[in-house]
Amino acid sequence: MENISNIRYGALPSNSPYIKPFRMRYVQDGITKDADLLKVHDSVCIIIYNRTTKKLIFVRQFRPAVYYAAVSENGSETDDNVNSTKYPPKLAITLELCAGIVDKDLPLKEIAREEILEECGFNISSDRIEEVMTYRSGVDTTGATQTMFYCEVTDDDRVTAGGGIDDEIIEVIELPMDEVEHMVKTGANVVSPPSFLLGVLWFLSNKKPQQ
Ligand SMILES: O=c1ccn([C@@H]2O[C@H](COP(=O)(O)OP(=O)(O)O[C@H]3O[C@H](CO)[C@@H](O)[C@H](O)[C@H]3O)[C@@H](O)[C@H]2O)c(=O)[nH]1
Repeated sequence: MENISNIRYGALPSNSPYIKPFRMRYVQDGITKDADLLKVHDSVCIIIYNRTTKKLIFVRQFRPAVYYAAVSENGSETDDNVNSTKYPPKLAITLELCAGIVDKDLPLKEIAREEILEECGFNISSDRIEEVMTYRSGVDTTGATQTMFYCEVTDDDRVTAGGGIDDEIIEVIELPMDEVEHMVKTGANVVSPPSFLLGVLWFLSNKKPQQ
């Protein structure tokens, strides 16, 4: 996963299947304003609790956006062929909830079910998946919707090792309660999106098993 090389930056092609940038002009209280926006896919994410191991299940993956941000904090953002000894790829290996974009005309719960199987290797029916909440995953440039789900699995539900489809490289990781609690304490610094933190806090408030 950390074997990253030959980094190059380029302009976004206009036919990107993932991102479409555009400008919205509007008048508010008589003042004309511009907003530079991105059209992106909505998404789902899933908090997964393994009842057999009593651990939460997450995914780890290399995120180019996080790598770019980590490198550019040091002022080298436009350099091609980034020095991967100076900026090790592990700076951008994130810890996230299992998640996926809504790029198919299927019920959101079914998309969640597919992601649980593809990324984490558990084959469960969608009636075992509970809808938690829907929110705006971004409010500045995208306004996209993300729907969070919750499910419980056991080791008996595992049919593959997970890891994603096509050329995805995803590591599945199980963490015990004390470790995830640590990640949402004051002063925590995690390489994770807000959905991870929200999901962990929701789990601890609503589903944390009694010792
Ligand atoms: O510019 C891009 C963007 C995406 N992909 C691929 O598209 C697929 C999308 O994967 P998917 O698992 O559906 O989504 P994620 O990239 O994992 O993103 C999810 O997880 C994020 C963090 O948990 C959330 O912020 C997102 O909204 C949510 O869709 C992957 O194969 C990506 O490699 C590309 O190849 N190029």
